[in-house]
Amino acid sequence: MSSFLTISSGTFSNFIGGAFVAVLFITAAHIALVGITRKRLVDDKGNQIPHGPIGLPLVGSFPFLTEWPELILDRWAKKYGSLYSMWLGNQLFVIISDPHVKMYVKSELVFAGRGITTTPYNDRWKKHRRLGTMWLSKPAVEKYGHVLDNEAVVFVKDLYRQGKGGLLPINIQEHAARFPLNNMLAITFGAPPIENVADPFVGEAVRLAHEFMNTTGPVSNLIDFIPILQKFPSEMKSRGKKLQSDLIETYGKMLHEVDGRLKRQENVPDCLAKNLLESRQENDSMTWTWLCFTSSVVQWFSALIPAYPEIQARAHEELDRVVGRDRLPTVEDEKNMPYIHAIIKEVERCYNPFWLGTPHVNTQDFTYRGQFIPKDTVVIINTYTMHHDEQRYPDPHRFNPDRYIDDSTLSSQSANLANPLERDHWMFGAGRRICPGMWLAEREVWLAIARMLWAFRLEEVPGEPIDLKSYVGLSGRSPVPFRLKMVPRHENVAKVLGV
Ligand code: HEM
Repeated sequence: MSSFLTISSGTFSNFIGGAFVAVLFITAAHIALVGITRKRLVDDKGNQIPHGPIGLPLVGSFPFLTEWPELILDRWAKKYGSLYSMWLGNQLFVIISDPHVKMYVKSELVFAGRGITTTPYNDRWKKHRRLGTMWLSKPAVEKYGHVLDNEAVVFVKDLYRQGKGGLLPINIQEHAARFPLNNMLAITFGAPPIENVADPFVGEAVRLAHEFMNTTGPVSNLIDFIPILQKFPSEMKSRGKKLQSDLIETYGKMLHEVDGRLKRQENVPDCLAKNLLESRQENDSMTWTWLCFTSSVVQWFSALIPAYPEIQARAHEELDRVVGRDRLPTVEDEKNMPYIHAIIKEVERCYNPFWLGTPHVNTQDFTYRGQFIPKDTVVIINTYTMHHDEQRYPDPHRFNPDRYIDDSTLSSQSANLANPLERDHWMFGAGRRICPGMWLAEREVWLAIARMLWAFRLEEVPGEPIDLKSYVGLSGRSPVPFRLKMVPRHENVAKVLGV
């Protein structure tokens, strides 16, 4: 055997000795650091913070979370339990993986703060949330239902045209991005739709949304957690600045245009921007960065469904029975189509685009079942573990829409159930900062998926297997780009779509 692979007993004991000293040093440094820079870790009654991985000095557990963070957090949940802590730099995190979500929802006020991204829980946030809710609530969504309906028709029509009626493979990504983008432009700015998927604005909107998620995700950015690093130039800092100026350049400009038109007393369609400007609010409502999630759900559905011809066949049977072949399905049909409703819920459970939710921060000390969560702890709900809980979802890694067949609730209704443990899933988050766009998102997802299924059989392109494991995005996830064939199901498709 070659010598460099051999460790003699002397070398080995030196190695062990060195490692021991190193461990001692690291532990001492770590304890000192906790002592000097970190907060109180025990409450007045002696309750301690939840156990968890110790991590490395200075950086804590950050280096372990740079790839597949949901799998690492899941492993730790199995090791440390469903409420555990970890440090990223000098920031304490608590990870909730069910059933403690109950405390999170019940004590929601305490956990309503936002840590790293977006607006903290304060009066300004409350005003924005109220205004946002006016535009995103169920009744509001009903009012502009025709916009969503129309965009979902355009979406399916374009898929038909681009796929040349099933002859050519399609990359669905831009299509899936354009329809929620058009909805957002109409609702937020009263702007006309972008007609061509190849319009550079579509690509730029997707890039901005991804960049926002990649730079602000809970485990994206080490310098968030090591204050000293914030004093030096860094790639992340420059990315953050560029993102901010790009967002202002793209959407700020649109807001400016609405402002100009209002000042010139031109007719501006009723929209969120108009309301914000008229009520003299600054616009940091980030409706635009969320659009990519609707698109992600549609992309995950399209990526996985070709692998399940028997599930598609059942969905097609339901469509033929309930809707027939002479019209497209509408939102009113959803209640009569439990199987497609269940497929969507199961896609959302298995492929939640947002496994780690958005970090919350507790605004005061809180002790739960003998575990202390000091003020300013970042709290994350670990939906990967929650969505793969054997007890709630037997055989959790299997894609099985039947597990939802008797659940007729919309996810936005399910999110409001008195007992959070009865919820279908946690894709829209939990508590006071739960996604206010869920009514809108659900309707978009339903229209897109039900209509795709009505019009096409989705098939893999021979020789191009679709990768369902990898993904792009650090915080918001979409499948890696893929192509698929969308074969029209019957002769009426072209006629009904008018293509
Ligand atoms: C399938 C699509 C969507 C998913 C999976 C999704 C998911 C989420 C999640 C997990 C959160 C964090 C909730 C929490 O902190 O507990 C959130 C917040 C938010 N979402 Fe959505 N969302 C989607 C679509 C939308 C849409 C279409 C809009 C608006 C047009 C929207 C607007 C927002 C806003 C403004 C927040 C921040 C709320 C706050 O900070 O208080 N979302 N979303």
